Amino acid sequence: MVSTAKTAKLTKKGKKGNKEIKNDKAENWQKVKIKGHVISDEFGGYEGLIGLEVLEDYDAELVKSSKKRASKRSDKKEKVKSKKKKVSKTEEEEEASESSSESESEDEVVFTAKSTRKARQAERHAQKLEKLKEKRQKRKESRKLKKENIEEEDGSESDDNEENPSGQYVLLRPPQSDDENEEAAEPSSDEEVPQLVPASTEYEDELSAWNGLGVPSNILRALAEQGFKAPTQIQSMTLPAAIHGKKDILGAAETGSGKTLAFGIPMLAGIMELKQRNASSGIRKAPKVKGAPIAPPADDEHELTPPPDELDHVSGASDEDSDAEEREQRKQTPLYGLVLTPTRELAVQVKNHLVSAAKYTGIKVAAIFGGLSVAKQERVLRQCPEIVVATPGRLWELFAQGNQHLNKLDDLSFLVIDETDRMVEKGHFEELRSLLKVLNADEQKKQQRQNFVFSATLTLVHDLPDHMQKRNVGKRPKFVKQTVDQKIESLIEELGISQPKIVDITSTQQTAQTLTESRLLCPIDQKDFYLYYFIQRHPGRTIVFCNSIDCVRRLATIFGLLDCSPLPLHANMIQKQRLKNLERFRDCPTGLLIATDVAARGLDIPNVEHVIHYQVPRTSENYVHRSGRTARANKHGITVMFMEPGEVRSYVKLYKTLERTEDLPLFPISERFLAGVRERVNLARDLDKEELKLKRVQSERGWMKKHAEEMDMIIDGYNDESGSDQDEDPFVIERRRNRVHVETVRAQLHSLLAQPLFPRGFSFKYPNSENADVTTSHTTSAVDTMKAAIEDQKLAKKQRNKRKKNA
Ligand SMILES: Nc1ncnc2c1ncn2[C@@H]1O[C@H](COP(=O)(O)OP(=O)(O)OP(=O)(O)O)[C@@H](O)[C@H]1O
Repeated sequence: MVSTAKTAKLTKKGKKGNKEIKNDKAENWQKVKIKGHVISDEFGGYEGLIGLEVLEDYDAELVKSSKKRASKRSDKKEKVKSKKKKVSKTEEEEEASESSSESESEDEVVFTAKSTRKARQAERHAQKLEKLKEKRQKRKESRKLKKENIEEEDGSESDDNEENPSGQYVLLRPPQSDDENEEAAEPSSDEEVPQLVPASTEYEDELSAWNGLGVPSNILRALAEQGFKAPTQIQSMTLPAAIHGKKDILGAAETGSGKTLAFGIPMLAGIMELKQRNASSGIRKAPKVKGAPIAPPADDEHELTPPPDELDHVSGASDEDSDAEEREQRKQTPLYGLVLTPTRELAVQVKNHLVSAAKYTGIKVAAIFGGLSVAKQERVLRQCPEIVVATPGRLWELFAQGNQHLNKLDDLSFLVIDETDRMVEKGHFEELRSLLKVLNADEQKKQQRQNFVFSATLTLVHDLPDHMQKRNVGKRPKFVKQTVDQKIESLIEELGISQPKIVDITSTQQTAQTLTESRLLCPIDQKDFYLYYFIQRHPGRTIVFCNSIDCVRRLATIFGLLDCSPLPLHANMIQKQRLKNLERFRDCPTGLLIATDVAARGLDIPNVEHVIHYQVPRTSENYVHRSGRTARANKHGITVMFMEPGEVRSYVKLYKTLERTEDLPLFPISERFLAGVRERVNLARDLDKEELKLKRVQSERGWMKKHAEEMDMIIDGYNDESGSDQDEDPFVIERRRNRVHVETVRAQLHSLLAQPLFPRGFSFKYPNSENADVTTSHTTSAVDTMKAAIEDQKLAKKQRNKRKKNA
């Protein structure tokens, strides 16, 4: 076997430890428990081969037995012995083998807890590889030349294993000289991950729309699984420049248009390429991506990198070795990509999106954000993810603490700043500036990094919002509205990016084409009525945006009492609860999320039908992003902006910034049913007030009682609740009265809520309609109702104009 003649060293990282394996001897393959033949290393080093063999020829017994490993230890020893006989080992080799099996026994104890999971992972992998094998057969012809080499080198061993005929895999790495192999003796664990060419043709036809964009087939496969048959416009306009051209990208496209993958795919493709290059060159640091573009690999030349942890338990190294080696390898494992997001929820979402796209690449992605334990996130970073998605605050904190993996930040190959316009806003994200200083400290490194800057409102310029203008008096320099070009120029300068490809496909109206926009005029104290009316009349997943945390809290209480199961989301909540509420909202088709602008940007919750601006947003960007939580990915959705007279000024400003020429149409409400709505909401408000009063009295009493006890005093009504002689005490009487009142109101509300608000066959006339017969709605869809109302309005306008003409 030609492959065994070479003397490359191989480092294989595993749960049992990392062990350097000199794979010029047949017994080394036994140590890693492979049962098949060893295929040619003509196109690569052994570090590639071992992974292939381990995955492909995984001893099925090993997989199964890992669950019951402890009880089958003796069987395995027998197996090892019989193998030893077969290959006629020298005494020295036998010793090595025994010590290997001893260390394995010890390791078995250590890894029993993880064995079940490992076994499942390995089984899944084995199944996947079986499928791949079948597909690969179809492509045999095209790889004939390579296969012949492999077969020649594998010789007689290939006959031993009919299940795994040789030549089914082609290693991607170019041929190496022995010297090169020596150089690459200790590649980092990630670089040595096996690299297969997936021979899948399954998705090729249905994914033809992606052709020519340079998307590696491993990524395409994951996209196909998610049903992404064609790129979105922003993706098709940015991918070639980013993947083939290695250009920095400055992208602006409407909300929900797929910007995450517009930067995610090039980053993953670039990392795959770098890992591939690293593996063949033995370079362990992230080489730079810019400069002379590298021709994209041919479609069938993409690696399929299995997650390294699935290979863990095949290594035969001792734990001591592994610890030291692992530490060393961690130092060497590059941090290739960093994605910065303005909110924690968005960091989690982007991470999940990237993980799905990276499913067949073996690239690890982690999210780092505030609100969760630092220790836990340090543990995550110890795994050396190749991509970190983070909020600037926590990232800076960990970096400043000297985190080993984050210390590689200055060597970054890809930087993404999502929702960039928000991230660079003055007064926000000081940490981002600090991070940029680190990232851009070295001019050469800065030039070589590929940058992605994305937002739906990147090219939107506006005046200073009202609330800021009040603060903008005195010594501060006067705020000057930028032009679009100035805004882009300042972004480029601020972020240190060079000659980016600018792709701006935002429409003049800034919001999604599939979005229906509307407004609702009402007095401030009636907003709750209209909100309740809307939720009841148009059930569906709804997000209500407020300008303050207090407002979110108040609405959450009232709508909780009205049995609407609201889910609050704001910055003063504990992070776990924030994520939990978001999860619940995702799971409930009629969910009601009441949030501040913390949920305005980027969140991709499927099938949000309605967005309500309970208050007019403070900036036009906020309006665009809030509204963008619905009507995503070509789906339809509606926004309703609630306006009280005091908010008209802000509305006009917003409307001017968004260059609208027509007023937003009014959302139709049937006043007929508002009386019932009012009754319920007023009862809920009453109940809220009474409950608050009761709580206040109770906490006041608790405070008094505590102090009375401390001072050894007896105060009427505060020391003993149960005593009959206290009954006449005014405090007790008031408390009792409050309780009774609360219970009465609660019962009243309960009985009202049990009745339907809208009778069956409900219909109504649009309030502004000139034609009484035109608008009757039988549907509960808010979008349809609004569209009918718009048509009605147009018709009414026509009729008015006609009457004027005739007059
Ligand atoms: N090529 C595609 N085909 C179909 N759906 C896609 C495609 N690319 C992305 N999507 C889906 O479109 C939705 C919106 O994508 P994404 O969250 O990236 O939008 P966005 O432009 O970043 O929005 P926002 O500006 O609100 O952050 C997601 O559910 C995503 O999975």
